[in-house]
Amino acid sequence: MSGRSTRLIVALDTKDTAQAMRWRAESAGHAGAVKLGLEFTYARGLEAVRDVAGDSPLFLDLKLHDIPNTVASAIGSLKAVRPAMLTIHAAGGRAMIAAARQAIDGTFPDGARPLLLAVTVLTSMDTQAMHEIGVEGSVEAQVVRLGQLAMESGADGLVCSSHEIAPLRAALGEAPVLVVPGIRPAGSAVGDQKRIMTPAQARAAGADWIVVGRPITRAADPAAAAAAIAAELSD
Ligand SMILES: O=C(O)c1cc(=O)[nH]c(=O)n1[C@@H]1O[C@H](COP(=O)(O)O)[C@@H](O)[C@H]1O
Repeated sequence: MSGRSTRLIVALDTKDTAQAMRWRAESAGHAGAVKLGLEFTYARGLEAVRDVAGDSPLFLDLKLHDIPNTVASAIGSLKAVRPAMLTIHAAGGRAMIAAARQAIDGTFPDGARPLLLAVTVLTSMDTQAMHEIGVEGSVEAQVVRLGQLAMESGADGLVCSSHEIAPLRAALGEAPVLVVPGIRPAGSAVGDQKRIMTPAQARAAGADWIVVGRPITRAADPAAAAAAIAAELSD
């Protein structure tokens, strides 16, 4: 047990505003933040993102990955959305990550700056998938390499799987905020995720936040599913 507290982010992955609002309401007492990502944002736009988030802290998961100037300019358009967390891909490299950080500092007032989170290796990838894109070695080594680069370049935290929390802490200490998707309560459908753990395992490994989508949103009773996961985090 790490001694850190682990909180729940619910991923509201849908194109439907009313559905997203229902899931937000159903999980409200159990989640510390809501995540809206590519699916909802492309379908409904940033104004709807703000409406759905309401007064919940917003994890805006746009996974920006482009040349530094384009990423910085895109972040400049997010002021009105007031995210609490924002994602980029660490694989965009040092200059892109630094440009993202500079754009955040220039866009948001002090005290209202979103945490800049760098996605390391997607939790849907295993060793073979990583080798297929030309990255040799272990997933763990690649996550630590990207994590180090991102933290040196101005990120506040990292998105990784539960399996890489211990090596990231060994390499980078307690400073990075570690946000962990690929969470599957015992017995739930795995789907496209590859590097998974249960909520309790992620908590024991030392995650600051876990990100959970379908195990809550596709459950017969999303409120009960969110409550069960929150209970697993506080046992
Ligand atoms: O950045 C993310 O949030 C993310 C990174 C990653 O490596 N893996 C990953 O699954 N995610 C997101 O986390 C959520 C996981 O959803 P479920 O697999 O339905 O629980 C999705 O919204 C993904 O976009």
